Order: sequence, then structure tokens, then C-alpha cells
Amino acid sequence: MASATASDLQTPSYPTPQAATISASTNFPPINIGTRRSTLAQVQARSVEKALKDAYPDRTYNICPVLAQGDKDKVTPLQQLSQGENAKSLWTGELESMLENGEVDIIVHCLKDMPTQLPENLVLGSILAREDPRDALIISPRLPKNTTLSTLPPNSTIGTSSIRRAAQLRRLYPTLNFADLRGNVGTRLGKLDSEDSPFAAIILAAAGLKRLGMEDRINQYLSSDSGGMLHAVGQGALGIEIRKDDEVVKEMLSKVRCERTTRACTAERALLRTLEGGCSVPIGVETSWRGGKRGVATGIEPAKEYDKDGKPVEEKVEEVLDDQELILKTMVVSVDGKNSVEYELVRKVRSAEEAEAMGKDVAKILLEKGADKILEKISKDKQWAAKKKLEEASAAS
Ligand SMILES: NCc1[nH]cc(CCC(=O)O)c1CC(=O)O
Repeated sequence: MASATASDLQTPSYPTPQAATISASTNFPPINIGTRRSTLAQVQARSVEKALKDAYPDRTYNICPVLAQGDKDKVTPLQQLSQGENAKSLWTGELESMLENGEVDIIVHCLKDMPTQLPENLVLGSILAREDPRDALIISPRLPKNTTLSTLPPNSTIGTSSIRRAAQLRRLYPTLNFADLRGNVGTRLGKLDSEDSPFAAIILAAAGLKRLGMEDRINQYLSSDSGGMLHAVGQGALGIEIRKDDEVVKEMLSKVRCERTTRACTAERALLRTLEGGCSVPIGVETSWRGGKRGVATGIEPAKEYDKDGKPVEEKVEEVLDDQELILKTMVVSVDGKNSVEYELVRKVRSAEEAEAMGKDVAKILLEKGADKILEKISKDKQWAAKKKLEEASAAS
């Protein structure tokens, strides 16, 4: 797949007048785009390649799919895999080494999978426009199509490896059971659909299904308004990681970023970083925008404004955003779903820095309201599990 894409890109584009005068422009080395190997990851990498190609048609691009550690081990539960030294590098470690040593120039990540702390010499170069950030309920083909979380038969088993998803659902739907479900989107759907499947339903990110053209599998979109679920930090957005000193790529990426998504996700990531949560901490978030002359905007990009002749008014997105308020809904839930802390803050954020400050403020308030106890308990339980594992290992040897 990678070589087919790469050879497609060899087709020379017609030289623009500018390219003709700057004769060296076609001799730039290609931009190597690192990605994980799943179909979804490669679809995402191609969308970034396309955005860059549209902005810089004279450059060439290669997509380099790499098998991540977390994709190799499909047996160990995620919570265990992401502990200790492996923490957080599970999906990104190999690709980051390649970025550091110049084998690739950018890595395309699901922002959700991107650690909030990056290696010293790497940075989050750009956040692209967000796809639908919601979680989605997908029902077994053996159940009626209109089944929702609240009409699932009692004692149904839901497949998910996310403790954020399980904890939030345990809180609101105590009769449901949860079981680990790993693998890429296709694998998970296959396990749900198989004749001997233990699952009545599974939860997946709507964004992944939409990018794969499988949104017809979604039975219920989950949000604060439906099902009472908040999604993961950064869910639905793509993040691009680059070398800190790569000014050329930094400049290129400034053309493909999305200011609205950047501000929302910067607040979400600052919140997560301050709570010191890894991907296994049950923190749900939901961001939307309101106010300003565009009015309420819950969608990803609000409707355009039109002048009296029906022509779209061209505005600077920064100006539109500066005029609006960011609504950040958050919830931290204990793993058993029995304790939870919620908080919602509405504030104008006129820059990524202000968004960062907003996220930190919300984290502090959540901690004061009792999230500290929930997080302490989770980290104690993790340490206990790690200690027990060590003891078992030394007893066996
Ligand atoms: N947990 C893995 C993961 N990381 C990113 C996505 C796709 C959605 C996104 O781009 O946020 C998924 C699959 C899922 O949660 O269903």
C-alpha cells in the first residue's frame, strides 16, 4: 500500500510559473510521513498528505507505515501494557525514534493517542480540523437496530478496553458488564458480529468509523446529551509530531492547521497533563463554542455567515473565535463508576496559551472537588497490581 501511494506521487505536477523560476523547488527531498499500519492510520496519513499537497504541490511526499509495539501485542490488556517503562510510548515510541533520526519528517497521530509530554527534541507541530469527537455505540446484528444504551438487555456485555468508557457507563448503567476488546476497528467489528460473540455491543470513536466510511454501523452517538458519555481528550482530531528544530516543516504545517480545533484540544490536553493522566485514567471531556455574532455553535465548524446578497462573509477565523466562548465540560470517574466529579467552565480563549490556562484551571478545580481522591486510588491500585506481578514473577523463577 505504501509503495503504491509513493509511486502515485512520482507523477510530476505541471510546473507553476513560480516553480519554473525557482528551479530547485522540485529537487527538495520528499517529506516522509510516518504512520501506524492500520487501515485507519493510513487513511489519516493520506488525508494529511493531501492537505500538504494542496498547500505545497511542488513537494513530494512518501507515506511510511510502521508496526507499533501496541499493535504487535494483542493479548496483554491495554492497562497493563501501558504501565511502567512502557507508559505512553506504546503507540508512538518506534515512530518517534524514526522521527528523531530523520527516517521520517512528520508523524500523523490520532491526537487522542499522543502523550501530553513529548520527548525533549520533538513537538506537536499542528492540530488539524476535528472529525466528529463523540463515542459511538455499535450494536450486535442479533439485536434490534434501534437499541440504545438504555434499552440494551440487562447484563449485556459491552466490549471496550477503555476504562474511561467503562467507568462512565458503569456509573449510569449499573446492570451492564464490560469485557476487554482489542484490535483495530475491523477486528473489533468482526468480534462483535461473529456468531459466538460474547458482546451485545461495543463502543468505538465515531471519527474512526466515519473516516473508514462505516458510519452506518453507528446505532447511537454518545455525548452529554445522549447516553451521558464524555469523549477522550483530543478524540477525533489529528496531531502532527515533528522535530523541534525543523523550521521548514513547521512553516508548511502552519497552512494545514485548524485554529478552532487547536484551541479546544489545547485546553483538553492541558487539563489531562495537569491531572497527570495517562490513557488509562477515566477523564471525559466535551468542548463546544457559543456566543459571538455566529451564535451557538456546537458543531465542528459553525455555519458560514452570509451578507444580504447571499454571499458568504469572509472572516478571519481568529476574529470569529475571539468573539466566542469555549465551553469545556469535564468528568473524572472512579473505575467502578461509583464516584465522579464533574465541572463545566465557559470562558473566552483568545489564543492557544489562554486555552492552556483554561485547561489547567479546570484541572485544579476538579482536583479540589475530589478528583484527587479518585486519581490517588487508581494509582495505588496500579502500584499494587505491578507489585503483585513482580512477586508472582520472582515466585515462579
Ligand atoms: N483507542 C484507539 C483509538 N485511537 C484513536 C481512535 C480513532 C478516533 C480518533 O481519531 O480519536 C481509536 C479507535 C477508537 O477509540 O475507537
